[in-house]
Amino acid sequence: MAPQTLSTVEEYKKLVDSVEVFLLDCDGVIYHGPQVVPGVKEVLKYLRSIGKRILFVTNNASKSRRMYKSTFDKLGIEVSENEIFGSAYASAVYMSKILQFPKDKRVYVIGQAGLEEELDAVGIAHAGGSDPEDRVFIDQGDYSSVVADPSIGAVLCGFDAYINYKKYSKAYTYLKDNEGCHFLLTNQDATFPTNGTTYPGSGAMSAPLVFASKRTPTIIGKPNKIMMDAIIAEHHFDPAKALMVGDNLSTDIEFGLGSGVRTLLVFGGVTKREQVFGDNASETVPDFVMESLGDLAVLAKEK
Ligand SMILES: O=C(O)[C@H](O)[C@H](O)COP(=O)(O)O
Ligand SMILES: [Mg+2]
Repeated sequence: MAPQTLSTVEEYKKLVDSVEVFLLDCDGVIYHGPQVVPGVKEVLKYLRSIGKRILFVTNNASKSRRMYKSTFDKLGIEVSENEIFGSAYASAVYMSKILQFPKDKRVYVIGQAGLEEELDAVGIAHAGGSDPEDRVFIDQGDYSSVVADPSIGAVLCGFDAYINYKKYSKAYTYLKDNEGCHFLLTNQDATFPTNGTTYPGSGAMSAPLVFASKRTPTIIGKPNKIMMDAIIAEHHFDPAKALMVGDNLSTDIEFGLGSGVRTLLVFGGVTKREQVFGDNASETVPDFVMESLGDLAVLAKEK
């Protein structure tokens, strides 16, 4: 079954009128790295002007909601912190409310300051992360800094541009033969879209740990229902009246399809046209496709 391709003002208007809550992916939909997608600012302003609710739902765990708010502000995009729902925040909420992670334990973080900030906000103690002690080389002859630590009750892996062998060795040591140590991923995106191309994403960073530990991690971010359940629990809306807009079939579109939320795939990010149309099309089929979210800006002119 093929998705409906939206290309006319009438088709845009019919869809927008049927949606109350817009769940918007960020990387590849709102912006490509430092560049805001053309037309998107106008679309966001228009949707708000006609009373639509907007939530920004990103798997990128490198930033906290506060940091995202600052990024959006710098890009000239109006947003309030509680409209941002990133996988760093979702992971902190999951550890705090679902796992009820013990206060006398710490989580070993492979990730950056944004993830640590969200853990701090829910009172979860952490190790690793941005600690300079872990951003160093270790020689195969010297594992003296890699030892078992009973205070570590979980390993949480997210986007970490400082990823290295010492971090992998410490996380592996905590996970090895220790089912009591939770293994969590903020998300498992294979790639990250920016500058008109893609680069290794969080999933590419956690893969070596999954391979070495032979453990099956719990994944918090899109497409997993853990994240949608957390969003609905916080923002209270009917999934049938929401629309998930994303650039990635395997995260954004599967996220919506798995939760009864209709889906709109836009191009220019991770997923290419040939993955949706043609002989080798994916089995994951969005409800709608269009070139770019910015194309809805024409509705603002119709107003
Ligand atoms: O590598 C990652 O973490 C993700 O690919 C990336 O950040 C995706 O972000 P999103 O498209 O969900 O905003
Ligand atoms: Mg994306």
